Amino acid sequence: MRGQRFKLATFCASLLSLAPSHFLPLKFLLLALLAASVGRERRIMDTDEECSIVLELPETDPFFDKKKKLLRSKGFSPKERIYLRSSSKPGWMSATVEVLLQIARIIQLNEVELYFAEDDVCMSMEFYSLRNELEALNSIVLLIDISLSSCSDLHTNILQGLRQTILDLISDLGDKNSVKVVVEKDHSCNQEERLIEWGESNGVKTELKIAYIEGAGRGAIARKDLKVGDIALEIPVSIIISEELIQETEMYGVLKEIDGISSETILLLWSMKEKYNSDSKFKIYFDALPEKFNTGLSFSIQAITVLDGTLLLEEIMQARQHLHAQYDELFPALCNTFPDIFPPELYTWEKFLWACELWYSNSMKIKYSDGKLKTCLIPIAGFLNHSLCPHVLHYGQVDPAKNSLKFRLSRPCRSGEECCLSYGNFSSSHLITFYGFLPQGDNPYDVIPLDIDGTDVDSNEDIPRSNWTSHMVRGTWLSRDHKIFYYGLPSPLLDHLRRCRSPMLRTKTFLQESLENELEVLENLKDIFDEMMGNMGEIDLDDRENCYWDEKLAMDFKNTQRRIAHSVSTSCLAGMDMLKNELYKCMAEDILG
Ligand SMILES: C[S@@+](CC[C@H](N)C(=O)[O-])C[C@H]1O[C@@H](n2cnc3c(N)ncnc32)[C@H](O)[C@@H]1O
Repeated sequence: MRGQRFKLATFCASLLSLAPSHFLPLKFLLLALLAASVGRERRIMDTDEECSIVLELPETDPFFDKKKKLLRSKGFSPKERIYLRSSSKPGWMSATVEVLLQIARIIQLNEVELYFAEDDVCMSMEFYSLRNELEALNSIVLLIDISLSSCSDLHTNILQGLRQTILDLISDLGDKNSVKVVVEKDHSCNQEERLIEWGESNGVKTELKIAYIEGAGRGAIARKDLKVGDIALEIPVSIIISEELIQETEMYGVLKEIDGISSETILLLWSMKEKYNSDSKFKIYFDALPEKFNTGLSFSIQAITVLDGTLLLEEIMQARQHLHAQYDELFPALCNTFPDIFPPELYTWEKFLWACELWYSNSMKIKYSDGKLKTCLIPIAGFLNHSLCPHVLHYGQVDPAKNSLKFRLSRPCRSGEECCLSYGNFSSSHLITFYGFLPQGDNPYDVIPLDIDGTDVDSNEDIPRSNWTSHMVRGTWLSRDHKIFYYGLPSPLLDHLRRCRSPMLRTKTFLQESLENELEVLENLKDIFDEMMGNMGEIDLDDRENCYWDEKLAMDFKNTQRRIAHSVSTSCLAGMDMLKNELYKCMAEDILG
């Protein structure tokens, strides 16, 4: 089962981590990989006719070995120099872009994407996720920009042409995948506008305005067309709510004496009181916060009952128990001992839960100029909603030159379009528990973790080991390879199950023993998912419209889980049919001699 994380969640702490790049001066050849499209022009030239871009998988990457293996399977090494040379041959640009992208995609894979990527080894065209595609394209733009800043005039045109091609790809990706949102015009945004005015008077720069978005509360809308690299929002550190702000307070003096108390908990307790402080510097911010956060943490018993048979039920129950235990440790003791600092009426369980939901759904982890990572509340930035195809990928690092946090666009945002972030690569269960919504579109991180022993068994030396210690599935509609031995299911899982059943068997062959082993693996997997669907029961979606928000969300979640389980079961069944056919052929050959 998946490990539960109940520390204050990051709203999104993704920090820019791009492969180190070097612009290498000229004089080199076209990479052999490009030779096919640009002609066999592998002459060594001592002229200024070529320039190159280096894509490198950093050795510090936590998945270095796995990514290196994947790169090698596609004919690349962890450090690849791609030579760029203007050519009149048609197709040189698209061939160059394809090679750059193949490598950049692998470098930018995250753990879940990598787990599911292994079954696509033989595919030449890859697409791992919208996030990955945007990261990969943006990392190439960054490398080109570095090259442009130091290249000779001769290469400016080539690099600019390449840059434009990549920007066009980013734009197309956004156009194809952005979700149409409906702005609710009848809501007044006076409070939000006051907050923006206050922010601007304190140094905030914004190209966004706030509006109500159907199904998502407030959201930030672009005031004008914004392009890749533009700063949609800039927040000075002086208006960010973080640990430092409260260190001089009386409350801090009391709380820091409590053994093991985290700075996040101290901040949370401070925010419970500050919300009611009419002299607070952040009064306008607190006034603009919702009175109620509808996250999984405040699901009713009815909604929790709907979740029966899913892991989310357990996740929510455990999270609530954890918070209750934390509350009981501190209250009423603090109110009794320091009633002036902790007035009992401000420190009720309901108000504590409100503050937990605020911090879970609105805080961001920010890296300050001194390298410290701090959980913060960021006025105005807290209006930005989450998307699977976000406009802003990286926003977690303070710019030391300006002492501000910049929300730079990784894809264009047109005037009137909602500008979104990525809160992180979260499953639906995490998004429901801590944020209270299900994103629109196919969430590639929506996995069902499997409670199987992940440790590798001793097996035939020749059989490749995948080295994954935990396993999962996701909707098999997201996979492209449904052929025999793949079935749209993750290869690390299949390999593990094959080895568990028959450690010494040479797998993925058309020999009878291997096919029989394969059939048993799929039968077992199908049984697990059929049982899972049975445990979840049927959902009557006709009732949905008359239900409360939490019951609707619970039903929608269960529906997505059933869809995933159903897709796995169906893929197993299709695989079993393929295997039975092959077994018949095997047996017929045996009989016919
Ligand atoms: C940081 S706040 C964003 C602003 C928020 N919409 C508001 O009105 O204050 C995060 C919350 O916004 C909502 N939200 C964010 N992204 C969403 C999405 N894609 N769909 C629906 N709700 C979303 C969820 O309620 C989430 O807990």
